[in-house]
Amino acid sequence: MKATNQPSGITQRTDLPRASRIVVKVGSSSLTTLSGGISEEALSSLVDRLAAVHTSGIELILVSSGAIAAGLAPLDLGRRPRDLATQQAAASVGQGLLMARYTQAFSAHGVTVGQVLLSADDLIRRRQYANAFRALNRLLALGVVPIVNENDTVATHEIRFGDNDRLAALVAHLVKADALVLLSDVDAVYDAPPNAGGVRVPRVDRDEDLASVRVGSTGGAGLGTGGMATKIEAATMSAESGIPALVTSTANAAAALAGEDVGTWFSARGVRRSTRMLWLAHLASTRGRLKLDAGAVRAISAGTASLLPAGIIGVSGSFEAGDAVEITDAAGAIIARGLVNFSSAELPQMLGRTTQDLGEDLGSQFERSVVHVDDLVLV
Ligand SMILES: Nc1ncnc2c1ncn2[C@@H]1O[C@H](COP(=O)(O)OP(=O)(O)O)[C@@H](O)[C@H]1O
Ligand SMILES: N[C@@H](CCC(=O)OP(=O)(O)O)C(=O)O
Repeated sequence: MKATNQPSGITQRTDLPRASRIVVKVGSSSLTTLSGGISEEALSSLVDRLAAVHTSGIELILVSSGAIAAGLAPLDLGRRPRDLATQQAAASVGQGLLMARYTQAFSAHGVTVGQVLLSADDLIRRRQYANAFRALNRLLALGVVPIVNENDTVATHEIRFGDNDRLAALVAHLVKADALVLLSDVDAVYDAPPNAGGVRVPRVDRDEDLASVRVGSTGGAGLGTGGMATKIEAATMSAESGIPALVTSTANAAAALAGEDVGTWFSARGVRRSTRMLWLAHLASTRGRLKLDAGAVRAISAGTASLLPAGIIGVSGSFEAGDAVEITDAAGAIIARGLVNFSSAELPQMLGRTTQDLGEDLGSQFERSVVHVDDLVLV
């Protein structure tokens, strides 16, 4: 087995065959059909390709969707349920079926797989993500292909990825993968939805390369959840934290992993951030907004100062201490996201007041900052 966790200099798609560790994500639309559940043919042909990659010495983590879609047929559900409880039930039935098929298909190639079900919390909180990291690393060291999905059966609306594209980007970040490959039923990002006759975007080096892209709804039978929007978001999130990403179709998996010119390549840019900061910047659902005066905008924009009550000129939304909020300038443009130390009920009385004044009022329990610099990410 190759040494891992060394930056392997994967900068172009042609470098992919010499990656040490990659995360491949496959979507529901590539694995399942509405009427028949899991497509045996689609799953085995994907596994044939992935097993070959694994056998060539590349450490592979598969993030596979499809639990909910696979549970529809056995439960006689005609379409993807909208309510959380039925989605949870479908996932519970489908996840077992999905893993049974993967276990069988990989074992035909002599490859052992292991199921890893993650919730958002597992990737955000330091102690938990250290735990997830250890388990994934051990599986890889034992030569196992971990197959990851969201723990849909116990996930709640509040703390849920909902789509595996961004989950896969966080997993790639967590395991320090050399590249992230997002597979679905469309061969690349197009500048307009494929049914509207778009042109393939071959490469994204900066945000402007996506400026003309128009994203439509999910294609096919509507089995997928995220559509192209979450793939672009996940690939961008990954690239911005230093891990290149490739968006292509399952049919192109072999060509993509061989480094051929397929799909849309998101080149790596930016430096590695903590998984928690990545979550805060791209994933956390915000509960409210804090509006700042010009002085406070200047202070936090340097990236070294916490947000103090004196610079806040408006509070909106309903949130508790610890929730994520958006932080805007006086004109309402979003400049940052952060975890707030006070609830929306407590904050209005504090606005514009100095920390000294508040400290006298609130005594020793007074937490000086409304958002601590370590809980703040500029966007
Ligand atoms: N600009 C675009 N470029 C490419 N695909 C797009 C675009 N806009 C919408 N799509 C649709 O996104 C779909 C892929 O998303 P989705 O069905 O959620 O996949 P998965 O289930 O594999 O995650 C494609 O079927 C495609 O029709
Ligand atoms: N965790 C869900 C997958 C949700 C999801 O991201 O679906 P998709 O857009 O098909 O990748 C499931 O297994 O059904």
